[in-house]
Amino acid sequence: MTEAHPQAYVLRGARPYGTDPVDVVLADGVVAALGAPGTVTVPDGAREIDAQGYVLLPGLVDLHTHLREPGREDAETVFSGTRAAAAGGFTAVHAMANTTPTQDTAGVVEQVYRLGQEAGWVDVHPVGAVTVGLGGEKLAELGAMADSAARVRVFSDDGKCVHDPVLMRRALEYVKAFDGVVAQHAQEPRLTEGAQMNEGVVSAQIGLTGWPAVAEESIIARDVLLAEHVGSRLHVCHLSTAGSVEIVRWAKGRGIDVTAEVTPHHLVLTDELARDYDPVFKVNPPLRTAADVEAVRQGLADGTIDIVATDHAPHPVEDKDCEWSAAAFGMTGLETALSVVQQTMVDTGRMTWADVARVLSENPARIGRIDATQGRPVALGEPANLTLVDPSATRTIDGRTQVTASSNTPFAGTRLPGRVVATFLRGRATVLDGAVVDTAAGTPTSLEGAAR
Ligand SMILES: NC(=O)N[C@@H](CC(=O)O)C(=O)O
Ligand SMILES: [Zn+2]
Ligand SMILES: [Zn+2]
Repeated sequence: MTEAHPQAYVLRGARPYGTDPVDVVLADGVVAALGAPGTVTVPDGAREIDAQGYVLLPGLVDLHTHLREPGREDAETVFSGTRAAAAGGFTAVHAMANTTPTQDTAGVVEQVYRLGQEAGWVDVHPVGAVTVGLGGEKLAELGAMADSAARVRVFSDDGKCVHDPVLMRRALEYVKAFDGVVAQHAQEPRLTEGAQMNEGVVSAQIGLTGWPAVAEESIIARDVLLAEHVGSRLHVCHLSTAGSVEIVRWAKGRGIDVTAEVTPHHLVLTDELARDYDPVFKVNPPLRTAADVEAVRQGLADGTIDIVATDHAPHPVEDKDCEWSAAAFGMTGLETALSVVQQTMVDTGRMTWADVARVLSENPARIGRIDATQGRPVALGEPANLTLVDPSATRTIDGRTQVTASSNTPFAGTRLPGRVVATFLRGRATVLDGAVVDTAAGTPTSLEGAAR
């Protein structure tokens, strides 16, 4: 997207990574000046933003978002989902492949890529499916997707596990040619048939079929060994158990090229929440125990877990507001992720804001191989992909007033710390004063069919 006369901004007194206050000038899409308060040269007509007390971070990057278009535009569209992403402080998202049709060809990934560009809220990087139709039987056109205009580097059958070890091996071998990565949804299908929630004390007490930790851990163990065997890059989606953290820690110690993600919800919510049978808490992998929550926090703090990824999984009311066993798996997350990370990791003293930049921006950008433009340092001359956060604000979450088209947030009615005040995509404000800037989209004609 090009703008003839992009607005320049000066952020007064912003604290990069939570450090000492500086003035930051954004002009021509880059950080044009940065220095002690009152010392920078401000271009004529620059808009002043009082950023005192606010933390300035590189724009957040999500490696795991479900945008639902094509196919389930009743849950979310590329437009609504990326607008929600901007509201949450993101400047780039990776759009998962479990759409209808599946993102398993160059044509479909290019369609999603273009819808992202037209919407203009964040950079959209489509994830390519590993197997045709997520069927788990035949490799998709990985090379064609990599060579397409969408330049796909992340491949995943997310929602389904690539269960066949031979196919997984071939996929790992194939993506090496273009420095791609296979992102595995680690769920042993036979061990999770009919599973509704975590297998444990709570599932036994309330009578729901359990999803045992070993169903996740056995796939991760197999896949790190496969990645070692073929010398390829593996990424573990939404790791959720203490045992999974241990396996990844072991694999990294052995030099295996594996990265892992945890979701915000697995950093704070437990299977105790299933006791009321409210399907808003039904998710894949399931919410685990308090001991697992502690283990994933520890793993994130010590670098075993590389990133926080939202697994934003919007669903329409009719798919969630039903009895537990009939409800869809998944919860929204783009607009609460940063707040949950602040609450669980920063406000508890386990991580600094520089660490937050690492797990929510720098590392996901590197894993997705978009680090030439995203997840960059907050520094002179760098692309102005930035997020300004008020860490002292608190807000009560309300699913009905969120920007996403769906309302299945597990944090409805709870108070969370932190608020995204502004988001900048290449120097253009997509969020200002805590609200999305609706001129962010491209020309009106480019919004055809996207404003649902
Ligand atoms: N996380 C979920 O519970 N659901 C995701 C699929 C997935 O991430 O496995 C979805 O697409 O709805
Ligand atoms: Zn998944
Ligand atoms: Zn997912």
